[in-house]
Amino acid sequence: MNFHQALAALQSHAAALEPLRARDFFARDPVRFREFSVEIDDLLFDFSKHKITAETVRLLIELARARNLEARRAALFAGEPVNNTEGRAAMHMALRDLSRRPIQMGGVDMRPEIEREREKVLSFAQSLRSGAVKTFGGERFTDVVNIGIGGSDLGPAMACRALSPYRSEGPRAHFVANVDGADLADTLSSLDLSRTLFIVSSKTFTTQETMANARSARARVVAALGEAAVAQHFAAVSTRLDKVAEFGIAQDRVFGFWDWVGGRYSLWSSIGLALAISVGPENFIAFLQGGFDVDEHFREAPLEKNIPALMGLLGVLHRNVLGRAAHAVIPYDQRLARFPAYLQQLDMESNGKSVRRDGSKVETETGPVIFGEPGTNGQHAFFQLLHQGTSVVPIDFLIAAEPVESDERHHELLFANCLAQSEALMRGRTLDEAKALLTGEDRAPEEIERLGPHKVFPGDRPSSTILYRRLDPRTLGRLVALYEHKVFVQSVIWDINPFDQWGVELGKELANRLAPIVADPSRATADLDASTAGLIGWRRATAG
Ligand SMILES: O=P(O)(O)OC[C@H]1O[C@H](O)[C@H](O)[C@@H](O)[C@@H]1O
Repeated sequence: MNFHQALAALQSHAAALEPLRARDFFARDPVRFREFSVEIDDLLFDFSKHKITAETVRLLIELARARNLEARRAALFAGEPVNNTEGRAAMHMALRDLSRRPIQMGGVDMRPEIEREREKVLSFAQSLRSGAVKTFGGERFTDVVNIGIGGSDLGPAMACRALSPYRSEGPRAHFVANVDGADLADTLSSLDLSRTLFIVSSKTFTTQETMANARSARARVVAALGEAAVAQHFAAVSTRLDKVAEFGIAQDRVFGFWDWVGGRYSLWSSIGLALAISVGPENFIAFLQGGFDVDEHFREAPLEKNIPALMGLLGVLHRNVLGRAAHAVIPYDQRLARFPAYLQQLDMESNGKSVRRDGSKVETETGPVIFGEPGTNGQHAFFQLLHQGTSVVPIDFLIAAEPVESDERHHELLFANCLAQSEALMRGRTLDEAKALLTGEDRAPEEIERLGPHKVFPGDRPSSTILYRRLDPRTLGRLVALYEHKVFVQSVIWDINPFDQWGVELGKELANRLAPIVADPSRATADLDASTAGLIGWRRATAG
């Protein structure tokens, strides 16, 4: 069966399911939860609340086979140049491969080099935590500020927050990303520069925002502590060691990685330095272990029991068969507050594409809009649309079975809320049920008629639940890797390259062209379009 036949088969299958109600599937099938859930150790993926049958899963797997998912997965893990537009492998998995197997890339075993660099990161992190690495004034560092953006910010920022209870004696980690000077200013306002280490994180070491923030931070350190303090108060993470040297950061404070690690996949590399400093080497290794566990699962589990494959394929069902343009990720876990933002880059920068790997136009819709906020907060904000809006938004709910620290029973309320939402979305409420409810409240007949339609919930709103024992380092590693592979699976179905990001280039080019015009009021704007010229003109007339 080719791709189009497989897609057509899914379409007619979905049309046949259309009139049925998800709630009836549960009523009819007492083992539905068991049939549509998969575990990896103490992590469970429940996808029973999608309106699917065993036949849906079978057809989705046929679609995956029509795109050679298994062979493409093997090529990914074999270090082949799957990033075909840049001629590179995408081997972030090598960074968390804690086996003893050689890691072949272009005929070379990369394991020794990877382990050497990791050792360097972890030993620096440990020395900073223990106080062996000292400030210019000979004291302990109390704070680290990671200066980076995109993949050089979101991963460590998300992870440091997620694992904050594991920080113990480590310095506090802060993150500055935006070129808006307010970001650096607000972050530094509460810090003592004489006790602060800056980590300049940039794969390319050319990113405008990061370089501007790094220069400003350097100037502040020089003003406060003198030029001689720079060596002690700066470290860098990059693949471009030549450019780091130009910036003047001491060699033993520079941590490298490789061009086969994409920015949004780089948390496992030296880019994780702020995380390693924050939670310590042992927890950092546990985080890698979680990612490695998922790699083994993704490589070995049959597709119908393979969590990232199922996550990806369910997304394809919603996007390509049922026309759903958005996807929400709602962690009922406050410490995962930055996880949706992290996933926005991972998913939308990877799969927000319109051409296939060979440059021809895509045949189907590609990546959905990803958004999310922690529950329960979201319930009191945008969940109205999820329950009763005209667009159906598939959702991933994430929740721990137990809190990290004892919390006077808050977690039970949190858990109940999470399950209540997915149940309400799936079950819905019919007009008859709404009217019966109003009757039970002793409402007048005309009020029952008037309010009834407002209290109807269509139901059949699909969600998956990822339930894990607790948000520890290994679990965080598993969560990140699950989504990485989910994104990969979808890219295979859509036949796009998820490892490049040409779509961010044009804006960068234009910003570089506009910057001197913005900075110099005497520069002509006549060559610009009328809107851009008008906005610059208005600023020139208005700004002080
Ligand atoms: O790490 P850097 O080279 O500074 O790049 C930071 C970020 O900027 C780019 O524009 C890319 O879109 C991102 O994928 C990348 O993570």
